[in-house]
Amino acid sequence: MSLVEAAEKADTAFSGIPIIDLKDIANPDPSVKRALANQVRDACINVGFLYVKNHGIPEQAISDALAAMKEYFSLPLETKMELDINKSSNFKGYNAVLSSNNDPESAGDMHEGFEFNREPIDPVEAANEKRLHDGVMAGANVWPRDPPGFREAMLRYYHPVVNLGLALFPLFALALDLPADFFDDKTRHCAALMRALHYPPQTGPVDDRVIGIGAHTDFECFTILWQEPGIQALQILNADKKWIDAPPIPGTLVVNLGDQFARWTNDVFRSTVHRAINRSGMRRYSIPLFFGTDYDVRLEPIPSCVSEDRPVHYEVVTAGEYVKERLKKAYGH
Ligand SMILES: O=C(O)CCC(=O)C(=O)O
Ligand SMILES: [Fe+2]
Repeated sequence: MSLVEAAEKADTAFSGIPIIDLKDIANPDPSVKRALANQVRDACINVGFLYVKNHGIPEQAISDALAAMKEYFSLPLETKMELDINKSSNFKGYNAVLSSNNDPESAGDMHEGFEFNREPIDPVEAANEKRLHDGVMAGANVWPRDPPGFREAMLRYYHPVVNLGLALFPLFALALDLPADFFDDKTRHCAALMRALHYPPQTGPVDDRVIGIGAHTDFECFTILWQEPGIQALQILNADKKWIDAPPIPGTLVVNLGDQFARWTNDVFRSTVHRAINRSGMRRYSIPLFFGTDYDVRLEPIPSCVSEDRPVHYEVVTAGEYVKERLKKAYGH
């Protein structure tokens, strides 16, 4: 079945999210790769969300990042505000509770976060890296002095997840009937923004206008999300306008598609609306890492996703211009 036909027949009134086992991701056998790519394709066309297990991210890296985040977010607000994202060039640093708004219908997002882009762990290498290719999105990361080791803990989680993301691009390419290396020359300086997020518990009367993160789609190609075990908060919207829970499943990460992939694929791959509400009574932490193509790449529709009955849905823009516009809207400047 062609991609366009598969998209026309998609079952988007899903009631659950598929779990895909990545144990064979590096298996060179073409039939094994094809079978895995087919599972990914079904998930991307029907749901736009999937869980991955056997993802290879060390548990220690996750628990160290979580411990560092807990310490960081417990600092006084004025200390965190020294790195206010609104003072930074290009959206690096701290965003306070209610300072971002992902859903224009909402009053603001009930979470705080810390945002950074790709950077080598080695401080000397990091200082020498200029990321000149980032164009409109250029700008160095900023890091807090406290807690000591925050930068290292976050980057020690970040780099294995970036490697996982780079291993997923060929799988998405195969799922789109493209050569496995289709994204290689488009992800050489791969944009990979990470956000460390803290959702304070929300108690009291339910105000649907104030939730952890308002209904939105992600901007980039795909997101790899770690969510704190044991706390249900994330929900995704199906075609019947029903919110489906996406609970944390031990040993898995969530992968969801974003709007850059919707643009590449002319909406054959779904960028599914989602939100998070923390009514657990406890603090909740999560870490999304957003993968886009290099910022200078033009988001052109893949020919096999366009037909006479499915004309091009989007005008072509560069990835950097697109992300910057979306970030400006989310942060209101
Ligand atoms: O915290 C979560 O579970 C979701 C976060 C999210 O959707 C985002 O940051 O785009
Ligand atoms: Fe999101």
